[in-house]
Amino acid sequence: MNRHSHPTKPTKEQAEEAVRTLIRWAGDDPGREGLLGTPDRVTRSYLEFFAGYNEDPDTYLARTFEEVNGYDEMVVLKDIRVESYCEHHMVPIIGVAHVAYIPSNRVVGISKLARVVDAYAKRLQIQEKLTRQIAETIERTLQPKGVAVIIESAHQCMTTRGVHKDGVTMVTSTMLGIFRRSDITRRELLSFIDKG
Ligand SMILES: Nc1nc2c(ncn2[C@@H]2O[C@H](COP(=O)(O)OP(=O)(O)OP(=O)(O)O)[C@@H](O)[C@H]2O)c(=O)[nH]1
Ligand SMILES: [Zn+2]
Repeated sequence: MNRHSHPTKPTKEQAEEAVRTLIRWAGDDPGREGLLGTPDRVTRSYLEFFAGYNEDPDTYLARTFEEVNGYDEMVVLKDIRVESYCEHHMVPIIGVAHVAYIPSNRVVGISKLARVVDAYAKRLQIQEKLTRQIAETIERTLQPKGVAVIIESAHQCMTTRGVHKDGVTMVTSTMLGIFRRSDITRRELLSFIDKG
């Protein structure tokens, strides 16, 4: 069991019963025809929304390529769609992540950076923690010269409830290594992602 699994994971039937309880809490009747299949669908949806709990992000970065002719410039993957879930209200956080690193000798297949984003996004999150987890995983596994992660997103807990402020973007960033130390490197990154 990894450290993210809950020791008392319920059965699917127990999870479906919880959905029926929430339907009643919403004010509807879980016994009416249109809702009969809903607990099954919701519990199956949860397996997708929260698939990250069954993933070990480090393994995505385990296969690296060293034959890149000494490429030691910035690699940027920008506008990676992020679908996450606010841990306070359990509603979607939708946005984009920009991930950059400067290899020291190992580079990874670029899709793996997006897989790491997903593995942490598909959990109950706050955006600050999500941003940091992605950056720290890349730093730990690739030991690059630097890592930068920027996430821009909309929180449905702010748009569809609560303060109801649509069009608000939350921006978070984690800068490690040379991205933290060097203004020039940071500026280069911001120009690549059209924020310079
Ligand atoms: N820092 C941070 N805050 C978040 C994130 N997602 C949601 N929140 C905020 O978490 C806070 C939870 O505040 P509470 O006062 O406990 O909850 P609440 O009564 O539902 O608050 P309102 O959303 O203001 O109605 C809210 O201000 C949310 O906007 C996130 O990723 N990072
Ligand atoms: Zn929230």
